[in-house]
Amino acid sequence: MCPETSAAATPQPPPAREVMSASDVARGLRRIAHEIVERNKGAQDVVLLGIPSRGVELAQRLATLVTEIEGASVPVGSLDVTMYRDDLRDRPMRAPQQTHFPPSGVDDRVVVLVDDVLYSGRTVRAALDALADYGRPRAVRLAVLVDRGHRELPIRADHVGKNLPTSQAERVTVRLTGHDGVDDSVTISGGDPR
Ligand SMILES: O=P(O)(O)OC[C@H]1O[C@H](OP(=O)(O)OP(=O)(O)O)[C@H](O)[C@@H]1O
Ligand SMILES: O=c1cc[nH]c(=O)[nH]1
Repeated sequence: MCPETSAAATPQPPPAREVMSASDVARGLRRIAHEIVERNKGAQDVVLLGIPSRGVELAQRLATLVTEIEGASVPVGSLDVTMYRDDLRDRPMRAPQQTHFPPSGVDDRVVVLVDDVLYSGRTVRAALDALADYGRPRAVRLAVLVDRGHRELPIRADHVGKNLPTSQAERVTVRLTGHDGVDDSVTISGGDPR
């Protein structure tokens, strides 16, 4: 059989489709920034901690937006969760990334963890364990650009850019200007072959 014929006969997964454009991402982040300010009646005591990798850029962008809204700067940092994961055995080995805390620390602060995608909840579970090793925040909240469902743990986000119904066979891909060097986007790929 020639290659063209056999490829045509094999069911192919649907092509990737964009579900958030750059302006959708910008709008989602702006809304989350306003929600953070409203929920805290300002930004005093708020610390934003991004989960690597793309959560770090999102936390920095949210900090800029909250600063614009409030007129006062918001501490921002990053929290690596690699060594706190409960699925290290099932994932390709990855080097730990940077944990960086702002000088304010996290004790008695309202820490907002920031990530790009919320899926099983295992990354956030690991982040809560990691955070407990550094201090005792007054409250911990969660902001995500995309909640794609399929939680395996009792974890929910306080601030969501977009709720995205997905099948578990699909993959959500977030691209960010700073991290990836391309326009912001969220796409879904995979799923049941056609
Ligand atoms: O809720 P979960 O099932 O834990 O999935 C969500 C996490 O998975 C992705 O990270 P990934 O480990 O793929 O690394 P990345 O941040 O470098 O993309 C994503 O960025 C979230 O951090
Ligand atoms: O970034 C992620 C994380 C989990 N699942 C996805 O589809 N994308």
